[in-house]
Amino acid sequence: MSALAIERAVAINAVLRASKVCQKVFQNLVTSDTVIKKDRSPVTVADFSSQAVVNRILYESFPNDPIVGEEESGSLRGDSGKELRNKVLSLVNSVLDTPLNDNELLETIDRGNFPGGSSGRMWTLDPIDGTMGFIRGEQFCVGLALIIDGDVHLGVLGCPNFPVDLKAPEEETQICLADISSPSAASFCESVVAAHSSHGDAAKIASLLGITKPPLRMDSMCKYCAVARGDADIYLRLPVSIDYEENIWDHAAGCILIKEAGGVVSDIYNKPLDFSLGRTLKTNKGVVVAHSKIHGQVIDAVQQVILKK
Ligand SMILES: Nc1ncnc2c1ncn2[C@@H]1O[C@H](COP(=O)(O)O)[C@@H](OP(=O)(O)O)[C@H]1O
Ligand SMILES: [Mg+2]
Ligand SMILES: [Mg+2]
Ligand SMILES: [Mg+2]
Repeated sequence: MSALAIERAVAINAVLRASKVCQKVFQNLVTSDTVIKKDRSPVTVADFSSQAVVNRILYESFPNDPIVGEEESGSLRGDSGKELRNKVLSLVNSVLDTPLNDNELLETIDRGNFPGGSSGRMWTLDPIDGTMGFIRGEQFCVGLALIIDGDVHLGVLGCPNFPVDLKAPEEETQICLADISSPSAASFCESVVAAHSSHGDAAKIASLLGITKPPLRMDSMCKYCAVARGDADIYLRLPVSIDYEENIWDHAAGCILIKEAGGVVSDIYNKPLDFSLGRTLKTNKGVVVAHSKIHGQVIDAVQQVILKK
């Protein structure tokens, strides 16, 4: 058996079940299913349920592996959290083999509180990446990655709204980046949400590179998937504020997908993303993804635009 075969199978099963929960929630999503977090970003019953399902399935196979997960159980606790908690509990128990009780649910979600770091094995989970896309009925994904001694070794992305190749919907296929030798022929993708990545800077970079195709705007790590399978050639995530630190769960699974499909992932300074420093990529700024043949030229254009400011 190849290395990490069991981890891969468990991770795929966990992400598949969590993706099913997300789809189920979306079909019946009501306003009260969403709460606003301290950083003013939204979180829904599906985010909590997805985190509980993945954390529980990981725990059943790897009880000693810590998890760096995005969500925590605060708003599901006590009387004020009862309505949300009950919804999450019934969703979670609809896909788990062994049902959880209230306390187990809260503990399971909070198994995601690991601080991260440079040694040993840990999983990182984004139970829904692109929550804003999920609420709009557009792209989102469940992202799970295994990090060992600071390096990403395995990544699984469940993208329920991402169209598959209709010719082979159920088969496992090897994906690879589109071959490209000149950036001017490229298409690039970026966040839908301009507060997550500067659309203005991206337009200037595209113009410097001679790109004429309009940007492909998409929520979540589906952008990594789009580049990895050749739907787009470049992914730009350009900082909008100097103090924002990217979260490891927003990039780990996407990053290994690109590398395994033959692409390059760096930050705007051409530094590799460093997953060994805790819950965030503290020493990186932004993200630049492209085929190795054009990545250097893209970085030059990014630096001309961003460093000039
Ligand atoms: N100021 C900011 N700059 C960059 N990313 C941000 C941001 N504020 C929030 N995010 C992250 O952007 C992610 C979504 O990325 P995208 O815009 O590519 O869909 C969010 O993930 P969640 O949706 O999991 O909270 C969140 O972690
Ligand atoms: Mg979030
Ligand atoms: Mg995210
Ligand atoms: Mg999320």
